[in-house]
Amino acid sequence: MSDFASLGLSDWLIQQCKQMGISKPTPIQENCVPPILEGRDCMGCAKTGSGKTAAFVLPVLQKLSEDPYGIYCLVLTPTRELAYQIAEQFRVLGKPMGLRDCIIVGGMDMIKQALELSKKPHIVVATPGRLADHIRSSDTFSIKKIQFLILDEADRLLEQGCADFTKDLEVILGAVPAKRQTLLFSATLTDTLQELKAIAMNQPFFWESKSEVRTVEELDQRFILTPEKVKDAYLVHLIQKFQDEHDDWSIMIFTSTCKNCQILTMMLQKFNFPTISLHSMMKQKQRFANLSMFKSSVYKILIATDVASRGLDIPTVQVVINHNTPGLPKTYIHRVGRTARAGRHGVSITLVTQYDIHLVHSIEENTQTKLKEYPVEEKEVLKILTQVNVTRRECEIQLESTDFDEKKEINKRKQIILEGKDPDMEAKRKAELEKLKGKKRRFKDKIQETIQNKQYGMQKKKLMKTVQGLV
Ligand SMILES: Nc1ncnc2c1ncn2[C@@H]1O[C@H](COP(=O)(O)OP(=O)(O)OP(=O)(O)O)[C@@H](O)[C@H]1O
Repeated sequence: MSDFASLGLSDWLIQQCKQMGISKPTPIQENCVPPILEGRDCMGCAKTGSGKTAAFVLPVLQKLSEDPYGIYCLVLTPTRELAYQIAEQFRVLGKPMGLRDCIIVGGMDMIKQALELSKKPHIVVATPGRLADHIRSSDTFSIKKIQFLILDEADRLLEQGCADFTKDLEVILGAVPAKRQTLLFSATLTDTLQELKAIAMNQPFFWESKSEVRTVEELDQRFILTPEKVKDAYLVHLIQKFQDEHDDWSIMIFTSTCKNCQILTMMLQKFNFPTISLHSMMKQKQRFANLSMFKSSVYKILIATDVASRGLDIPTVQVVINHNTPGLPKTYIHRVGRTARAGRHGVSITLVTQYDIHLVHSIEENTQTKLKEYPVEEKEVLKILTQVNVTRRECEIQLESTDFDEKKEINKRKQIILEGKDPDMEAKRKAELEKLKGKKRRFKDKIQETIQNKQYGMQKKKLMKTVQGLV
């Protein structure tokens, strides 16, 4: 394995790495830093926790220190928390050169951000939505001269999921220069390779870690088969066990919806577990505060939706529990990748109902790993089942008495407004669509009924003829 000096990095950067406890490059750094320094576009795909961030931060800082100006580099990333984490790496490694960065994410003061952008920071780290808003609404800054465009978690940025970034990306790509270096990184690049190649036009250098297995060796991957109604009892039992058996422990729990995230948090708090949550229905300041309290071990359990499944680097996390089996292997890879990072050991436990077994098979096939059953004393789980389910019901009732669902509705309306549509018109359009669908369904049912009646009529006639023939 080579050292950082042989990759072409300056002494001051190598010293800075040492201060962070980084002395030898990881394979992705070893393979991607030199071509980036040569000026090539780069697509890097390596397992979770393998140092992809430094693989782009280091060469950018090297080049920036040779010819510093602002705005030199734009980094796009799918979540706000990740933007802060990336900016922090730039800030720490770039301290000796007086690096100035700026973070542009939703949920924070837009005017403050516009002011910071106008001061020409060296590095801008942004989520696509908010940056596109700035580009649309302001001419006090320009990204026309950037040298580097970086898409971290690049496949997620191009995915058309619930948070669809494609329109915002179009705006951003229209504002950056064609002559630039484009760097794309993720642990799961290969699924969207063709789309990504179109963004990195400059015959990109592509590097992928060789291993067939897509999760890290140090991760012990387990599952528990459970009926839906017993899931929460298993969860409480698992946490109790970890708390009893370990002095220093930290768990991330993933669930599919904001509401369930909230209910589970309330429920675990009622059992006196030091629990906190992170989901998109929380105010941004609360999201940051909760994450920071979890990182500093004030709270030992973080319950989150997939807003926290990518990129977050919290070395203390020893266990990841999937309260629901992820529908996509990719989501599974990122979720369980929150533990066993940078050579550490970790455990992941996925709660699987009888309806999710096919999902486990597809995860196993995709990751080339077999999940092993996690041994649990079922008697112990059954002992707490009623108490857990009663507590959950109490929390559900408590949440219903708050304005949680109402807030969700308001958030939906806000989103529609941000998309430039009228929420009332949208609601009307949806209702009309439903009506039309209902009409179509009734029409289909009627046809079906007529066909059946006809068939029945023909059968009846045939039967009568046979009977008459017999008489
Ligand atoms: N060369 C290195 N030696 C030791 N530790 C390193 C090295 N490079 C990075 N690290 C550390 O490894 C951890 C994981 O790095 P990073 O967050 O960049 O992973 P990643 O590959 O981006 O993971 P993910 O796919 O989950 O986003 C960080 O704490 C980082 O400081």
